Amino acid sequence: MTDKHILDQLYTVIAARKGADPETSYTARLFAKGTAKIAQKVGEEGVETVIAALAETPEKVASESADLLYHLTVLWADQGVKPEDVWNILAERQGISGIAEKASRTDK
Ligand SMILES: N=c1c2ncn([C@@H]3O[C@H](COP(=O)(O)OP(=O)(O)OP(=O)(O)O)[C@@H](O)[C@H]3O)c2ncn1[C@@H]1O[C@H](COP(=O)(O)O)[C@@H](O)[C@H]1O
Repeated sequence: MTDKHILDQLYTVIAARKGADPETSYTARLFAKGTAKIAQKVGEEGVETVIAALAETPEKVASESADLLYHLTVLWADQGVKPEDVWNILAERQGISGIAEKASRTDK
């Protein structure tokens, strides 16, 4: 048993699929299609999650969320973003209200 978060484990599997056979790996197929296709899939799965929330069931929201997180993780690997880069940003934000953070932005 590992204590790594499942998204960290998924990232390791996804990153190892770079250059793998697109015939046998869906992830390798996405990498072969390129950034635009991967980004498009993230958008599609995001929209499907929204539709599930507005018109379907909590179970469907969970299932679409899993699709979204998988495709987002492929996009991170494509862009050279590591899960800990995202975890670190979330950790830095802990305890800071979103309203206070927005008010402190200089690029408003
Ligand atoms: N978590 C996932 C996962 N979630 C969703 N999907 C795939 O994502 C696809 C989304 O469905 P769609 O109908 O949108 O796909 P599609 O019709 O092929 O879409 P288009 O490319 O035609 O737009 C399906 O083929 C799902 O099987 C996933 N594929 C892989 N994983 C993980 O990635 C690992 C490696 O997978 P492979 O690279 O396939 O070995 C697996 O062991 C899993 O842990």
